This record gives sequence, structure tokens and C-alpha cells, in this order.
Amino acid sequence: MIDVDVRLSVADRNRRFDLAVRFATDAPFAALYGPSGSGKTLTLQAIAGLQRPDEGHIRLDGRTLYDSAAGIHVPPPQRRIGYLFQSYALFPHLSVRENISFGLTSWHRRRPSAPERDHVQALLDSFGLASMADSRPHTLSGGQQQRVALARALACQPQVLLLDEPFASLNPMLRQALRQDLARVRSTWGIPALMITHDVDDVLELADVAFVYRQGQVVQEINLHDASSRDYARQEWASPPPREQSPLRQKLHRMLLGAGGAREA
Ligand SMILES: Nc1ncnc2c1ncn2[C@@H]1O[C@H](COP(=O)(O)OP(=O)(O)OP(=O)(O)O)[C@@H](O)[C@H]1O
Repeated sequence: MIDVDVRLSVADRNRRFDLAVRFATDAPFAALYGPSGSGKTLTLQAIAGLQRPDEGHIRLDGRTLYDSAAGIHVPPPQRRIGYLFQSYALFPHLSVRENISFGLTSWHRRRPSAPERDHVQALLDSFGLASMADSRPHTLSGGQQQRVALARALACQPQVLLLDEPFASLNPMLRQALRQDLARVRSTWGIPALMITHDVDDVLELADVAFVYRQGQVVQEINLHDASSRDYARQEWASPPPREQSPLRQKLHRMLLGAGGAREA
């Protein structure tokens, strides 16, 4: 399905970040998991064509989207990628139906074709949005807005769905409902997905494989269909990340142990 091997650097006046990631999978649902600032979003942007890597290749279902050696850089609109942003990014002045149809129109073709309109209607029905098709996004709940964003990402019949923390701004109950929606959509429409998440439950419930990020690199690949790997992920990621033992914290630790009557090891 997807084969990514890219190196890219981003910098502004004060900082620089180097991404050097490599992963390939045939799994229908892959998660990118790792700490904040480790390069997950940059990876999705490179796949979508919003960031041009310095070197490497990106292949999707045998189609080359980027190849530095061959001089290939397919422009974003031709990549057939559905991108779901963390913040939904719905257009406030457009109705639900117009938001979903947005990618099907352009300045010289204002109305979608009849088959495209049927496809949009099927998405509205499938996501339970038909009754609010003419409403504006601000009148919808967070979960409904997220469904509109998901339907919009699917409207152009993408080859892959890129999901950037799709449930981040939802409460736990809505998260659970949306996970089920996403799993249903994935199997109904048969579209592979690549999802960034910080939530171990997203990984355990949705993903077939997880690529673990650290400082701009993929450091681990976890097969979620393997029972021991699942247990490892559940235990490893459920606990809070280790806290840095600064000299001040070490001193505090010693003081507290001392105050509790325990001897320092
Ligand atoms: N245009 C840019 N100029 C300079 N630094 C950048 C630029 N874009 C991203 N970065 C830096 O690159 C690093 C990786 O960013 P990225 O958004 O990919 O992280 P992430 O793993 O998706 O984080 P999060 O999980 O918080 O979304 C961050 O330190 C970010 O500040």
C-alpha cells in the first residue's frame, strides 16, 4: 500500500528539524505514534505533497508520488489523498453539503456532476448527516463536525486517508463513537488509512500496525495482530512517559525519601 523513505529539513531563524523516516506496509490501517514534535505531521504533509522532501521516495499502491532520483513530485491535487485535519478546517460560510462537495468543484466548474452529487448524498446518508445537509458547521456538535470533515476527505474518492489526530478535540465518549464510525467507513469504502495519534486506545482499536516515532525517525514497528506486541504496546504506552531526573528532582526525591524515614539507596 504505502512505501515512504524521505529525508527533509525544516528550519526558521532559531531552530531546525531533520526528518529521516522509512517505513512500508500493506496493512489497511497504520498508526504513527510518538511524542509531540517527533515529525509525524511533517510525514503526512510530505505524503500529501504539502512539504517537498529533500531526498527519497513516496509510493502509494505502486504509484510514485515523489522520487528525488527520478525528479518526480506529483502536485497535491493529483495525489488522490484525503486529508483529515485535527481542527476539522470546515468552511464556516458553506453548508454541510457544500463543505463535503468542496473538493469536487473549482472556479471553472462550480457544480459537481450528477454522479458526484449522488456520491455526496451517499456520504451524507452514510454519516447520518442528511437532515443537516443545508446547515452551517457552527450549528453542529463537535462529533457532527468531525463526521462532515471525514465525509469531505472521502468525497474525492481518495486512494488513502491521512488522519492527523482525528479525535484530539473530542471528549472520550465521542471519541469512542467516532472510532467506530471510522472503522465502519474504512471497511465499507475499503480505503487504507494512515493516522497520527497520541492515544493508545486509537492504536489498539483501529490500527493493524504502528510506527513509533522518536526525534524525526521511525524507531519501531509494532504488529497489532500479534498478541504479545499488543500487550507490549498497552503496557508501554499506557504508563506516563518517564520523567526526566533533573538534579533538582533528584534532590527533592532524596528529601522526600528522607522525610518518609526511608534510607537512600
Ligand atoms: N516550517 C517549520 N520550520 C521550523 N520548524 C518546523 C517547521 N515545521 C515543523 N517544524 C518543527 O518540526 C518538528 C516536528 O513537527 P511535527 O509537526 O511533524 O511534529 P509532530 O510529531 O506531528 O507533533 P505533534 O504530535 O505535537 O503534532 C517540531 O519541532 C516542529 O516545531
